[in-house]
Amino acid sequence: MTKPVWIRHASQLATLAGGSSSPVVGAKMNELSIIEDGSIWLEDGVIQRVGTDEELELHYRERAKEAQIIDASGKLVTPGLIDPHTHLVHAGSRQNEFNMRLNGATYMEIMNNGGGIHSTTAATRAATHEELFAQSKQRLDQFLLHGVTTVEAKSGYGLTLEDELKQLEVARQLHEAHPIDIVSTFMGAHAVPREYKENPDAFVDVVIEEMIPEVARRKLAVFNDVFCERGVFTPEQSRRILEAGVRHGLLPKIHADEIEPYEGAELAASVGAVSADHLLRASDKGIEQMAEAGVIAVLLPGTAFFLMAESANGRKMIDRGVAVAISTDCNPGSSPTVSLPLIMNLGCLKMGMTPAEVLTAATINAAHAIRCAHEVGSLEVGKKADVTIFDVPDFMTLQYRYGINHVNTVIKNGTIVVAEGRLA
Ligand SMILES: N=CN[C@@H](CCC(=O)O)C(=O)O
Ligand SMILES: [Zn+2]
Repeated sequence: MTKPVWIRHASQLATLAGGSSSPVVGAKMNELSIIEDGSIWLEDGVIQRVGTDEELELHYRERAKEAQIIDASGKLVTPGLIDPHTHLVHAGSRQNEFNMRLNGATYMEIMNNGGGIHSTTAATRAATHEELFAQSKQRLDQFLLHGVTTVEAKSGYGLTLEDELKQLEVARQLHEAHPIDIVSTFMGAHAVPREYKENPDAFVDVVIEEMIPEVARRKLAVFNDVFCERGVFTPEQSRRILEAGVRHGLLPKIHADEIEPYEGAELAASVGAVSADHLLRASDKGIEQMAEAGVIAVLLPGTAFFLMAESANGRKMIDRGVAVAISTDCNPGSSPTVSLPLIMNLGCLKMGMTPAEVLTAATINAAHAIRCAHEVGSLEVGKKADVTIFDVPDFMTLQYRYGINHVNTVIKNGTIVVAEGRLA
């Protein structure tokens, strides 16, 4: 039995309370429900009580000796961060393509010439379970060191039934073996594999008729995602794939309007997607339809930064009533990072979001984007005891002192997994 953990005297305890039943929109994204001189008691893997230190002192004085006490004076305490869009499980690395892009090649040119997603697919197909597990686990450890306690992970570098299952099985094994919780997404429609280059519709049929049913039957994923982009999957193909997923119980997500405007946001609204992700080139009409349909925008400013493109307009989306979440998009091509705090910095600097909005986007709204808000994303009684403690006095300083890993302590399911910035 792990001891209870009592975090005391937080200079700010940002609870994000009150947003569990539906995603947080509009001005409410600025409300963090902060408790000053905050205190929280974690026991049996669950949050037992949250309040001022004075309140908890009254309640737990007698039991103080049993607990591991963390003095959070001068520190910011938040829910464990949640990354709702990653390509965590993959093999290999693409620094050569980064260099090509710096010399003028575009992301799509590299992909169309057999690189990009195709090169990671080749590496992932060639990797054993054990190799994929080991490489992905290293990334998970780094996520934890950056304060992240839940991660969504997509397949999509297998592009055959067998190799897609391999990625999803590794994600499941990592979920069981690692402190971070993983929520899996099937993304067989990440690229048209080279062997189907002349007949992409035949590959769409394989995704619909063979892959989706098997992934669903083996309960290897919660979501079904598609890269809807000119030269990858058309809106019509994407719709077929997403609707097929729904018929098998997989909830739709979509990579939309990343490189070119392609009515991806509109498609997301029309199929009732849980989220539409990227949206760098989303139309005003699409944004409006997403707000009406309650589709969450998962914004990935690190990808725009790394591709040297203009970021999505997070400010406009929030002002028009879209619920916004934020993510690293961790992948070897367009965003090889695990630093969700840096991505939050970019949310402020490149998407016009406030420090409070990016914290909402990386906690409770991120939880909604992966349908986990009933158990994580805020510090409320009964939720999982997932907590991150930053070595800054307040949420504004977390954004102001940018590009630094301020994580001091991470607690996952009530257990201290990072202490003094190192894996415990
Ligand atoms: N855009 C599509 N997929 C990934 C990138 C994948 C890759 O380049 O390997 C993304 O979300 O950015
Ligand atoms: Zn992605």
